[in-house]
Amino acid sequence: MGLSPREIAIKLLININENNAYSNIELNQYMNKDMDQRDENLIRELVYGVLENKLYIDYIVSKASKVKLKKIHPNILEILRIGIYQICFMDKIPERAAVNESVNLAKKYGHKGTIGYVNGVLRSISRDKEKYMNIDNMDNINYISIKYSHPKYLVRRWIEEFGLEFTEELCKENNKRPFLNIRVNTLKINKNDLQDVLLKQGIATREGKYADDCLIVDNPNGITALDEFKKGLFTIQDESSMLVSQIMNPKDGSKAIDVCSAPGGKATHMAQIMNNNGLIISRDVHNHKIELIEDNAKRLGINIIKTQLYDALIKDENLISKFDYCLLDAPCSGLGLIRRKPEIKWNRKEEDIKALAILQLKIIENAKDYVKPGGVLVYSTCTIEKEENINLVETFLNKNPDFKLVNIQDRLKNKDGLNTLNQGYIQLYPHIHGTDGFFIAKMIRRG
Ligand SMILES: C[S@@+](CC[C@H](N)C(=O)[O-])C[C@H]1O[C@@H](n2cnc3c(N)ncnc32)[C@H](O)[C@@H]1O
Repeated sequence: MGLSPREIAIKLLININENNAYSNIELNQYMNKDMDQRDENLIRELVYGVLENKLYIDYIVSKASKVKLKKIHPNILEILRIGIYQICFMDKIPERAAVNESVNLAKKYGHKGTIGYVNGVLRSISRDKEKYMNIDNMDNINYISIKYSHPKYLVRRWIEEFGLEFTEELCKENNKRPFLNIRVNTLKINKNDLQDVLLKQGIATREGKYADDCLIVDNPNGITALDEFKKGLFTIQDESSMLVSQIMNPKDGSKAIDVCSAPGGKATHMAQIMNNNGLIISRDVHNHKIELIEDNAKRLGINIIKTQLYDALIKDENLISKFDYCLLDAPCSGLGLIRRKPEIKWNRKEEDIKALAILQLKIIENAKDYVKPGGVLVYSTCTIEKEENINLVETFLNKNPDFKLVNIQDRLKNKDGLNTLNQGYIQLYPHIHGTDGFFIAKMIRRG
């Protein structure tokens, strides 16, 4: 007999929490087209629910358990976590069933002592949920950290940077599940026609708020299995990420380079905007990811992308001043993507931010030299950390007076919540813009 949905959820959680695996990759590996939709939904709900609320759940465990959190065996801890998630955060599952299912799992994955232990902890919580869920006497940082399950260092940084109310709203939003966004491949179909085609397949979509090529999908089940996806009529991309190429706006027939390109979301969008005419050099340092760019370009019917395995930390003297456009979509802390990949909260460390900013500065110092006089340099990240974003751009501009930020007002029809467009950059936040957290700056090299 195959594994039950709860067992699968536990296996996935152990791999994500113990081995730093990525939630979306792990989930996709376990899901197959024969799986019952309700089982798939339950697995997703349990995995994402536990990752989103892990700190709060562990706080509840520590109140109810005599055994210290660190001493609980990983299998048993995950059994408790999914049990508590069902009891305290879901209303679809009867509490008694949640306890019994967890005890059954403890029978399979624990020993006699742990069966009684799991039963005892979960029954106590179920009897007095309010008591166990109450967050006792805490200062703002600790309270927000537990209530919205974000590491303390992030809450502290964000309160210092953005204030208390902003931080609480941001953390709350980070625990909500975002809608899937797709990008219309305008080389093959227009937006309205794609909406009609998808609706015939039972998939309703609506337009994005900011990105011209964005559609928001309410119920994306099975969308990548559709022929329309295989034929390249659309691709999966967040609206914020689509704004990068929209803001860059590369001209038909021009020459562009994307120095950190895999899996090619923005490079293929650039190609779309260029009408598949010109040249885009797409580079990445990881060999296995180069293939992803090639697969995406092929599926989308794009043939102006030339991939190259290349480390952006090494300056390529052969490419100096060769390009009209250069994109640096930098490796970053990814803290704008917590809604999609909640494990980022647990895998990212505060010291990473500084280290990444050093790396980003090194890469932009190389990338800038590939831009022709009069050409465009776009810098983007999927984080909300100033150190990796506007502060980094300002440091770069101070060292490189031949570059300046350019007004990007004309690149977005909807300017809601975007008051830095005339200064040449935008910073998006999930709770304000409804997109991933993202930063985009557009600079030109003086002619
Ligand atoms: C934010 S992702 C790029 C996403 C891509 N632009 C897209 O839209 O699909 C950053 C990429 O940088 C690559 N990378 C990291 N360090 C690099 C380096 N030193 N040189 C080149 N690529 C690098 C990573 O492999 C990753 O694919």
